[in-house]
Amino acid sequence: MDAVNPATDEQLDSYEEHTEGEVDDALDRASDAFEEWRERPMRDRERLLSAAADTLRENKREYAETITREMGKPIDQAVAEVEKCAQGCDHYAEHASTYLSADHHPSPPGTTAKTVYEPLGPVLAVMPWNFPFWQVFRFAAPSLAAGNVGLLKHASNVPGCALAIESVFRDAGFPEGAFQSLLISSDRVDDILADDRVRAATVTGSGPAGSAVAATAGEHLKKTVLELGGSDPFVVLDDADVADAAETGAWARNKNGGQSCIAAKRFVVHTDVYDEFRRRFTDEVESFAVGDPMADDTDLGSQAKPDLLSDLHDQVTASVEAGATLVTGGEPLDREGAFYPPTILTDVPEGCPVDSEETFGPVAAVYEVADEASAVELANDTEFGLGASVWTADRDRGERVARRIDAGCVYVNQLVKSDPRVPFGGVGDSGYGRELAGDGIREFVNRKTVWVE
Ligand SMILES: O=CCCC(=O)O
Repeated sequence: MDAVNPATDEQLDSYEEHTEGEVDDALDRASDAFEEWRERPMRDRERLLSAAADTLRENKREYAETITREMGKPIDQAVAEVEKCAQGCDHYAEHASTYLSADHHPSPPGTTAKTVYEPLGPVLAVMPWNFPFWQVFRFAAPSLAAGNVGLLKHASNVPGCALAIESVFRDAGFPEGAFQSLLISSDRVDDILADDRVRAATVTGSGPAGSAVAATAGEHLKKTVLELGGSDPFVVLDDADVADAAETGAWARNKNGGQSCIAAKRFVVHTDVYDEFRRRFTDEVESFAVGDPMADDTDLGSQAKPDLLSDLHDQVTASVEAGATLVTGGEPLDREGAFYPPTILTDVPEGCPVDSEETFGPVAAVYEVADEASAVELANDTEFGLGASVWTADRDRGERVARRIDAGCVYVNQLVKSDPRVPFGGVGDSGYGRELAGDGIREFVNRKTVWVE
């Protein structure tokens, strides 16, 4: 497995894939660790999660540099990502016991009936490169707190991140085998999932990756959580604060190089504020500093891989050929590395790639709509249903519109973001199940009913 810096095309390191024997040993260690870990009092598990948060904070620059070198995001965004992982660990260190305390049910006099939450066992996490630390901690913090153990199959372009995450848990004092990274290619996931020692799986990634894992897991009757793609609408109504919407929208699309499932991708703008929004939004994205991701003042680093840049550019050119108007950007930068500028398309024809597919990079499709009803209709005109953002001066109207949008979360006057305190996940082609908050920690548990006469 080669780690290549996408900003410089330089090879960073080469890693040997784990052999079948090594994977088998890892699964044995995971099973053994689970038997011990599940018996640990919750306060021990919470204490170790706090220690993981400390380890993350103490070494945040080092981890952030590994992230930036392997996938090209700006260093300040990588530092923020590591800090968010620490917050996620802190959150479960503080709240896991409350989230998993037994629920009591009405029962006949003289009996008690309750639900207790018990861990399932080793959980396989198939994770992507776009937030190579956060996506993993979003699964690992609640799962470990619940008493499960983790096996990570990370994206093959971020092996250094995978190993660094394993070392976070080791250095924090977690028992051997509680969290392990498997350096393997995707075609070996099925066999691992079929193994009796693995009890469940979670996938963050593309639709095809999610449905392949879910099919195998289904065959072996194992629980899955899928967090897949999105084509999030960003709806600007006629009474919105347009300056704020344009500034936040520019970040909502371009943060993390635009490589986020919850990035705003389709900007649905009321005709009364369309011209002003388009002008301000264009000014905002054109002001972004694109360049060396290691530099502190960079807003947009490189895309994570050259092949993904070419896929993105194909989506843009095919959409322009179909009739979309290119307002800004639209050509890869003429320099070493995989750099693509913030790009805006208007007059987007129905069914062209930027309209109907997920764009995983800094490409915004901007639409003009006549009224609120058309805005909702267009927002819902997608197979995805991850997040959405609605902009209006009227909070009640915002909430009313939010409730008509088919998505796992809708943010009013804010960009879509995950936060350990609230559940996160999608509907439709964006997957199922929830991560984070109480819902997240209760995904990989046996909700056991205990009735005592
Ligand atoms: O890529 C999607 C999710 C990113 C996040 O949790 O902030």
